[in-house]
Amino acid sequence: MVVGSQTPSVAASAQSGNKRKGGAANKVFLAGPSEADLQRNADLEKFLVDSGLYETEEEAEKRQEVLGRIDQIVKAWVKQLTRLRGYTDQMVEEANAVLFTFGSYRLGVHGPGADVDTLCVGPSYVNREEDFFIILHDLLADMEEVTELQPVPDAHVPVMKFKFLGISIDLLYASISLLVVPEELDISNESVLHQVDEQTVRSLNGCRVADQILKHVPNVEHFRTALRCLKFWAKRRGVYSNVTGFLGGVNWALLVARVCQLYPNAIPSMLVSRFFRVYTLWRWPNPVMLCPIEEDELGFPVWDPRKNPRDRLHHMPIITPAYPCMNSSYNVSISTLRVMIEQFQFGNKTCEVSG
Ligand SMILES: Nc1ncnc2c1ncn2[C@@H]1O[C@H](COP(=O)(O)OP(=O)(O)OP(=O)(O)O)[C@@H](O)[C@H]1O
Ligand SMILES: [Mg+2]
Repeated sequence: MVVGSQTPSVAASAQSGNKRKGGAANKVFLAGPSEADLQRNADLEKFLVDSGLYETEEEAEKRQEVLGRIDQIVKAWVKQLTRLRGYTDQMVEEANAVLFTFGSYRLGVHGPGADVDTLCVGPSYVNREEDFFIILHDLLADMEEVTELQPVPDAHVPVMKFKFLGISIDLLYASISLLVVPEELDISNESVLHQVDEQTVRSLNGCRVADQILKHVPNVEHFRTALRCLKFWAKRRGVYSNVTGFLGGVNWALLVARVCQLYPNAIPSMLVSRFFRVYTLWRWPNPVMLCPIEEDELGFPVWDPRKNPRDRLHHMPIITPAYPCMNSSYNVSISTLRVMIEQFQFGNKTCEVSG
């Protein structure tokens, strides 16, 4: 397909997403479940459990315990740095770091053995380059609970990967422009983005996006079950992977969340079949969005094919719902899109046949 031929439709649909609701892709269906739907849903839920997609209570407790330990470690690390930098005793007393989770764990759709994506938010005087990637790194390296420690400072989103008591952790760091980080910090508030660089915005946005997804779906439990099912399906069909040009966890979450918005009273089995119908009919590159794209005086670049020629090259735009809104699926190519459409059609046929 000629790239230029996509421009008007992407631009027009981005605009229509901003300015008005309407058209088949935005129509909301209010129907609830029939008796047959309820039965299919019970079968679906049993199938997901039988397929081993849920972790045991023991494993869930272990993750909680590990997160509690990491929280203590980052708090002690910030306190120690505050003392070393010669701040007052009161500052040392108040010094704080806060740990947030995001990704599949935060969304409540992680399976046994999944990694936990975490973000540490620290004060303005604790930086990523040295304090996080050298001092905290060395502290972790000395702990016997920590194995496979692997810093990746040059990534698009810098991350420290490790296992803590066998649980895989991806730890990001964001230094915000406050001297003291309150324990109850509201990460959804745009004020956290004041005076931070783009790497920090990206680091903060995993959490901000997860929060927004959960806020934008009409029924979180139904969303979770449908998403678990569709992630399992995507893995089985070989279309689950960001790096190979297909879709990863956050992309599938956004696609499912949009279907939840279009069918607010549907239960998970209905959401799965509607998912295939909606995306079999979707006219890419029309973007999938949970909310309008907002501009802001902070001035970070947002996805806008009318302004940014690069955004016009995106074949399957799936837009993140937190400012600054970006396309989460820039890796998708014409050929991987074609494969996914075939899979959506296959899923749609299967659901139609089984009623
Ligand atoms: N392309 C992307 N655009 C925006 N955010 C992304 C992108 N890739 C990853 N992220 C952020 O990082 C988080 C963790 O990514 P990850 O690949 O671990 O997905 P996940 O949703 O946790 O699914 P999984 O069950 O595969 O771990 C995502 O939920 C998202 O917030
Ligand atoms: Mg993850």
